Amino acid sequence: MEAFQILSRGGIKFDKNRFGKDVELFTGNARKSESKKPSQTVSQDSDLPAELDFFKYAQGTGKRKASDKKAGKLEKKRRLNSSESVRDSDKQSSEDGMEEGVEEENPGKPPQQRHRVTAKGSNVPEHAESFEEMRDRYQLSTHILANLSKNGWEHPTGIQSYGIPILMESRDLAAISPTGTGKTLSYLLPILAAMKHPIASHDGSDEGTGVRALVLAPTKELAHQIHNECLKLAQGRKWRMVLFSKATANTLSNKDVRDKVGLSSQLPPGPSVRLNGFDLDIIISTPLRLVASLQFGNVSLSNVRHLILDEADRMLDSEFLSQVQEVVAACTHPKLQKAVFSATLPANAEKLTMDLLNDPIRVVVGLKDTPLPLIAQSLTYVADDPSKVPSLLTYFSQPYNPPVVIFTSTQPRASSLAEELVLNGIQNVDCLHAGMSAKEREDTVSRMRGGECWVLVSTEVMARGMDFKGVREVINYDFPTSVQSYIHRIGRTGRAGREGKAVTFFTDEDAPFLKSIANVLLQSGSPVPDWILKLPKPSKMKRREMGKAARSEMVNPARKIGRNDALKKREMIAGSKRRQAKAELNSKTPPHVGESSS
Ligand SMILES: Nc1ncnc2c1ncn2[C@@H]1O[C@H](COP(=O)(O)OP(=O)(O)OP(=O)(O)O)[C@@H](O)[C@H]1O
Repeated sequence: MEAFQILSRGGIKFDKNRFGKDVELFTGNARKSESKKPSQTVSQDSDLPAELDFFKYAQGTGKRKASDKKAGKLEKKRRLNSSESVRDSDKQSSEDGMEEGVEEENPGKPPQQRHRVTAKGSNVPEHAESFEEMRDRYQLSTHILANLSKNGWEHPTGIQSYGIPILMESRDLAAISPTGTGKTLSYLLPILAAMKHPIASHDGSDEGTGVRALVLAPTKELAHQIHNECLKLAQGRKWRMVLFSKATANTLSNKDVRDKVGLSSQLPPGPSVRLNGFDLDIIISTPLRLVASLQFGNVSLSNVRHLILDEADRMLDSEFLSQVQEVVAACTHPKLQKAVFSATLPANAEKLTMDLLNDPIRVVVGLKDTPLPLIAQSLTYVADDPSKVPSLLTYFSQPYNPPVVIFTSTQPRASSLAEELVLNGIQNVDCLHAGMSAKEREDTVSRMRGGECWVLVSTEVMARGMDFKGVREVINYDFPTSVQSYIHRIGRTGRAGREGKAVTFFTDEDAPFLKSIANVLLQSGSPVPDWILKLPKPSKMKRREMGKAARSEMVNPARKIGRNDALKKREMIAGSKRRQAKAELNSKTPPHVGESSS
């Protein structure tokens, strides 16, 4: 266990009664209680023409006015260029891939706030304004509708309005929609709806045997979260949905256990049954775990009809590409439908995506590779690495809004920073990185969901997909390694229509890359100081070095000296105790026979 955890757990106890309101933020009840409050009327800036009101998405953010004229100009330019047609009007106008399209009217409350949506491809299915419209059009079952409502998913978000009909009409889809806009439901709902009945109750006609749908995600935590969303949507029916963990893989590799747990026992007998090892409705997995089982022949994907790559650009990067390709190659069903989802899709990933999909439709919500204006972003100069700890402590000495997520560049730095914060009296600090055991990672996630963690220090492992609804602030302690990493990191706040705040520390070494991040701020409506705008843009080559400045493993090297001394002292004390115990033991040992006692 990490040292800071021991300190942190033993220290401050979180009083859930006293901080009931804060707990609500984590548990998702906040929205319910918020909605009971009288609605606030936010006065619009009367000087600002509606078409230039860049912040209209962010209701209740009257304070974030278009103080940055450049942002206004950029928006004006975009709107002037914007064509009147929704579909086939998609022009990529810059390196960052600005999209053109129409803006849907904003029906009001989050998260149904609508953003510009463009859909490009052949015969794009009509989008649906409501879940009821989808029900009528695609005969969605009443239990799915009931579960939507039970979970507070009353109105589809932009990506759901467009993405669900496309998937329901059996088309391949590349969906690019900002963080926290409900992409998960956009693919889970059509999968369940298309499968109609759990495999356990099928009549043996067309369903085949084996796994029927597969969702791939880059981290265990995200796979777990998707599985949970799936359970919510599937509530009340016996869908066989498996989170493909190490334990599950082991279980499913054992035929006796498989039969014992009844994975195929409810299926009608006959030659078409049990051909593929096991029969499941949906598997949610990381690529590595699944590929291992594929290679051992413990799982067959030949019956998969729906294949989803979540966080597509990450899944198609060099770390995962060959594994993903292996999985795709194993999905041999002729009716296979493929869809990819992400908040970002840089050009190289887009090319791979389009090669992977068959006659795809490409849907972009908002501006490609641009966060929502709901997140107030800022850049903070901190000179050099050693100055970051004091800067962060100063930050925490001011009023702040927990929960806060802090991103560091490496696992040792995440642990070290968490420890540093605890030693400096910051309350309820936790740490999450891939070097921790599965149990420790799970515990941290559940403390975060339970409202026990106020400050979570993490690495890139937390940057994508993780949905902790109440996160109010994100701090990039170490500069992100790419524009995409920046967008996903800050996307841990400002989710499902809520507002958020993102602060990025930059040192002298990070300065050459500042312009790339500043462009993101500008494009999404956050103010950027003039001097940053005047900086040169880094070349493509140079951008590869972004965020990769050499940094020490310990965020406070001075602590290392003290720490080493403490460890040495502890070792000396332990050694002395061992020697003392040994001496005592020797003195109590009776003398050997024949030995003189005098
Ligand atoms: N129609 C809806 N109405 C209300 N809340 C919704 C709706 N759809 C999804 N949500 C909620 O919005 C939150 C964000 O959804 P989700 O995690 O799917 O976002 P995402 O777009 O996949 O984000 P990321 O890019 O970070 O992975 C979740 O808590 C989810 O339950």
